[in-house]
Amino acid sequence: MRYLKIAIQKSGRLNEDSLKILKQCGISIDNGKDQLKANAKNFPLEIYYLRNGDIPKYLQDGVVDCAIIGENILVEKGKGIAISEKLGFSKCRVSLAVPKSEKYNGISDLTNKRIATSYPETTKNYLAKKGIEAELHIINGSVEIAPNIGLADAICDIVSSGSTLFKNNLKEVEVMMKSEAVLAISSKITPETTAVLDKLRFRIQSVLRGRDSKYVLLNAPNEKLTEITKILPGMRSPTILPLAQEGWSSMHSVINQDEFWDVIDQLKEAGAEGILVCPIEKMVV
Ligand SMILES: Nc1ncnc2c1ncn2[C@@H]1O[C@H](COP(=O)(O)OP(=O)(O)OP(=O)(O)O)[C@@H](O)[C@H]1O
Ligand SMILES: O=P(O)(O)OC[C@H]1O[C@H](OP(=O)(O)OP(=O)(O)O)[C@H](O)[C@@H]1O
Ligand SMILES: [Mg+2]
Repeated sequence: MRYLKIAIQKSGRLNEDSLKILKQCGISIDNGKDQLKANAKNFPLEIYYLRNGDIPKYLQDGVVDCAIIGENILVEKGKGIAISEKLGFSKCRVSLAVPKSEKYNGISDLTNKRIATSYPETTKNYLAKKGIEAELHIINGSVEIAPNIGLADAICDIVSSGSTLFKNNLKEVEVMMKSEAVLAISSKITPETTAVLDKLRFRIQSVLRGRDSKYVLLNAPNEKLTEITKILPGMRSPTILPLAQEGWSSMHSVINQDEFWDVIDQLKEAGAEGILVCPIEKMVV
């Protein structure tokens, strides 16, 4: 069987969660400290530890077959690279911000202004789409400081909690894109290696589905079961087992995390009791 080559960030915000999701996929990695390449012990996978910003080039050149990377970096420098799964961590936005004290009436206020950013392509494309001309100052980090030191009138950078903007007296005025970690695929991947990739994707999808769902157990009087089944349809249909107490049953089902509290309220109203909610490690369909 062929080996699948995957790039993950060597150190930084994506590293820990990237390793975690591989582990949740049952993949254990032979990891020496400061190693730039490692092999999985129980899956045909080679892991390359790289800088996030360098990963798009490795994917385009086919040096690696796939990667866990921020969507924002793919938009910035990853033309033609496909996204296979959104992984639900490292969620952030790439936004334009101006000093808090400035009035902002719309994007046209940025005409001919100086904008500091580490994301020149994303910024340029966004401004072009809006028909705005501005001067870009490309810097690699600490972008939020630029307006305070007179280097720029506005900035474009990553925003998550907003605390870096707040500390630097800036306000977010335009969200250019939303981003999260994704599994990205090289267009140079061979059909043989794609077969290994499909196995990894299957495992990742099972982990993600499990993460988004909860296992629910409840007790209900038998005459309420039809109504409760409509609220909790489950994967195919719920499991119903008789309780030792006559006239009562236990129902087991799966529920989506997003609708969790709404469903629990409906279940209580419909007569469910003793509701237990448990995490699901993996969900294979
Ligand atoms: N504050 C944040 N909150 C959530 N996600 C973030 C945040 N900052 C960055 N990210 C996401 O994590 C990715 C990696 O960010 P990080 O700062 O660790 O690396 P980097 O400096 O961009 O890259 P390199 O590995 O090349 O040094 C970003 O591309 C973005 O997708
Ligand atoms: O909205 P917040 O939650 O404050 O997050 C946003 C900050 O996080 C990132 O910086 P990071 O800490 O990764 O530092 P870096 O510039 O050295 O990469 C980003 O560049 C912002 O500065
Ligand atoms: Mg950063």
